[in-house]
Amino acid sequence: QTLNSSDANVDPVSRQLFDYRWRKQRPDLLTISSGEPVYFDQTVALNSVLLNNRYVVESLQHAVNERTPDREVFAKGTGAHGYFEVTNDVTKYTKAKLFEKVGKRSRILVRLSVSQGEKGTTDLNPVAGKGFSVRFYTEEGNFDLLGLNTPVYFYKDPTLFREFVHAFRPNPKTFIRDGHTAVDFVTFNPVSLHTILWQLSEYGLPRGFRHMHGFPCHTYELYNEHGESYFVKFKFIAELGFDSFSLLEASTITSFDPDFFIRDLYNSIENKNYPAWRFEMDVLNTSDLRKLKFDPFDVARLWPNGTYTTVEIGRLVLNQNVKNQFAEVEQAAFNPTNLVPGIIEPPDQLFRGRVIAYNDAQIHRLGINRNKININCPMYAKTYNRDGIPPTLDNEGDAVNYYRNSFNGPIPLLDIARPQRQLIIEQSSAVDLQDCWRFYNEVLVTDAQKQRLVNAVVMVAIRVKTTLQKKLVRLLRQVDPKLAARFVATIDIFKKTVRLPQVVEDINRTNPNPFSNVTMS
Ligand code: HEM
Repeated sequence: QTLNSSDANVDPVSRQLFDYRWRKQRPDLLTISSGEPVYFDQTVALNSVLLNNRYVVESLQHAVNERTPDREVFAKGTGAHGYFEVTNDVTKYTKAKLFEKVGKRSRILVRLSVSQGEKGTTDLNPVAGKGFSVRFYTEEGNFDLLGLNTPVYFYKDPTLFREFVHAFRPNPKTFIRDGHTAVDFVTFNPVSLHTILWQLSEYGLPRGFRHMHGFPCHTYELYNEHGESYFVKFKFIAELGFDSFSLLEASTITSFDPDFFIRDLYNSIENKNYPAWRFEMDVLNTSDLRKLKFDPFDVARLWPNGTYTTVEIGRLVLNQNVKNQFAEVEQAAFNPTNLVPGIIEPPDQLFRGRVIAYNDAQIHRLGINRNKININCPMYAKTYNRDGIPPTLDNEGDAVNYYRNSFNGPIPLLDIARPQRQLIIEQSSAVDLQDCWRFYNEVLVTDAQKQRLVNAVVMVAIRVKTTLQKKLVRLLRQVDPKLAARFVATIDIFKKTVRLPQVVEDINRTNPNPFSNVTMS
């Protein structure tokens, strides 16, 4: 009774309903969805003719129909509203109106998520990548950038999407996540090792979403008013700086708050500690492109230092929590093909795969009119699409419904600056493990960082049969014999000191943590 919105001991997440009650002052009249008031005696179904009770019938019908398909990947996440402000003049690179002048602000929606696992999974799984989706609502349509928490992606051939997703999902018979399939996938597809090393290192486990950087990974083409092109990789750099949880912290926090990242983001926004990111791009110009000795469109590899310049664009600030997760986050359809004039889709094969996948996935999840759901509505849209499963909004009213026509229906944009040629690139399937070596030796600097990475690899591989472990060792040896030796030494220690329970009788009641005898950073 006494708990209200000013209760200092309760965090904003836990106070949310009390804040609502405080704002509301008194209840509204309850109705069924058609608007008819609910009579007091309808709220109890006992001793009545059930089918005449529209309130009970509707409640049952609605409850059994309220689930929609989850996202195929990145199912768990949260979102927040905010703004993007241009802090540097980038009109030399792009004519996008979003960036037209310093100081210009645009509304944004950001969704931060966990790549693997179902909606109820923990935010702190050290094996799962994190998602970083940003939507800019612009006068030229929605511009969406979907990124990861690491600057590289697992593979560059879209054929691997299904195989990767399946290999990291629970076993179809046991419904248990199985290290065998994960290790098997990596040894057959060494291209994925670079990103997997990033993900299993401290860089894969940020200290909450506010401390996480975001990397859309692909190389986009920008063009300016004069039709001059540049090739860029965007990135979002957390103003709080990157920081990570140790494996031990992660497992402890998971046991009492698997939603910790969501709580942290929500509370910090309510407490007005607004999370913010610097929006930047690494730039190559067209003449650089011709001289390069690496494939700048390869999402699985980094651009070598010294080959590009970094340009600041602006600042993203999240200053408003959503009111309703289903309406504003679950129904959000971030789509990498949502682009604006001045920004052209990346020419690599992975992106082309994404062009097909997101539309299909979102039609399945949200229906053909997904862009008419409030949260997806662009600032301006005029199409010749009509009808379909709601929402249809006004269904374009009395406007003419076919193109071309003599009735002043909407006409296309003539953009003379947009490059007319289509970039065709050749991508090699050869795997170069040089980046993995660089990651282990140059990105990870201290011994503790290297050991932490190897501990995480061992935790995935510990239950895996020796034959597959040996295959993994062979792959790690190709990267760096020192990495392989550290893996072998660590897994030996784990095998001697860890006894993983197979059935409840194996659990040591006085010391249930099987890893307590090994040092885990
Ligand atoms: C062939 C390659 C890929 C395929 C087929 C694919 C497919 C998908 C699908 C089907 C979804 C769910 C969409 C929805 O239901 O709304 C999704 C979500 C997502 N993907 Fe991809 N993806 C690919 C590559 C990538 C890459 C390269 C990145 C990042 C660099 C990425 C980042 C994300 C993120 C962050 C989400 C969550 C979006 C949200 O917050 O709603 N994906 N992906």
